Amino acid sequence: MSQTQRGELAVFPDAAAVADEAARRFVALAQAAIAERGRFTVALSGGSTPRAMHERLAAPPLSTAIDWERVFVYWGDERMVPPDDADSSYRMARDTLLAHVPIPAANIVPAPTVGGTPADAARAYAETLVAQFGQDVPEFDLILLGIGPDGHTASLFPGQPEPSAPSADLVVAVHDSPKPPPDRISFTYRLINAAHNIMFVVTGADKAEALNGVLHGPPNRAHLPAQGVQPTAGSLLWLVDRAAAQALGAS
Ligand SMILES: O=C1O[C@H](COP(=O)(O)O)[C@@H](O)[C@H](O)[C@H]1O
Repeated sequence: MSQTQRGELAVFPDAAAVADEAARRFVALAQAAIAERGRFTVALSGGSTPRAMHERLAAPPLSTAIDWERVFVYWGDERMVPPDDADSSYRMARDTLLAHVPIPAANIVPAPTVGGTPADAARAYAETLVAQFGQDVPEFDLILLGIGPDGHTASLFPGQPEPSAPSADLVVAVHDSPKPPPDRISFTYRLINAAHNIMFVVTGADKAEALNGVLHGPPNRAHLPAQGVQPTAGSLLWLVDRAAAQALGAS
């Protein structure tokens, strides 16, 4: 484990070892939050990287180490597609994790992606979060994030307009995403950075250059949006495999 200017970094031999560690930490954070606050609130990420962690959480011994009745699941970003669409992050999490554990349906809170615009969905999801957390800026116990080869995180992409400061926006509409599908919603930095724990899970050589830029490059979050993740008071941890770490310190 080493400290970088943008959080703690742990490098593992391969993607399987990263998934093992991410799942182990998920369980530990869930147990601690439930012991301290009676519930565990987590925002999942999309894409393909989280699948392996989900699969570990979905099976014993980890699946039985969590009191799922007290777990509340949200998404840090979502694509504006129906929940059964192959691009839905909700669907991926349902199929790989949520359908296999005894979590009450009411504790699963996907973004409303059907029947409105991305702006409608962003507004409605933000209102739901504020109401359910009872906080103006909800403080998640854990927000899971990935990065793309372009340095995007959640659905905050390079060159996309940020919500205008000092906007109260917690969730934003995203149009023309460079990665399909084009319409999405995303947590903002304001919401992400309020979390108690933020955990990036990054694997694969295609992420190596972006990872190095995010961790060691000059500050430029318009160019590398993952740099904007800087928790106000919480912890920030990067779990990465050797392939993704291969360019660290190279420039
Ligand atoms: O589009 C997205 O991409 C990133 C990275 O996805 P991956 O497939 O490379 O793991 C993901 O973190 C984000 O939630 C997702 O919407």
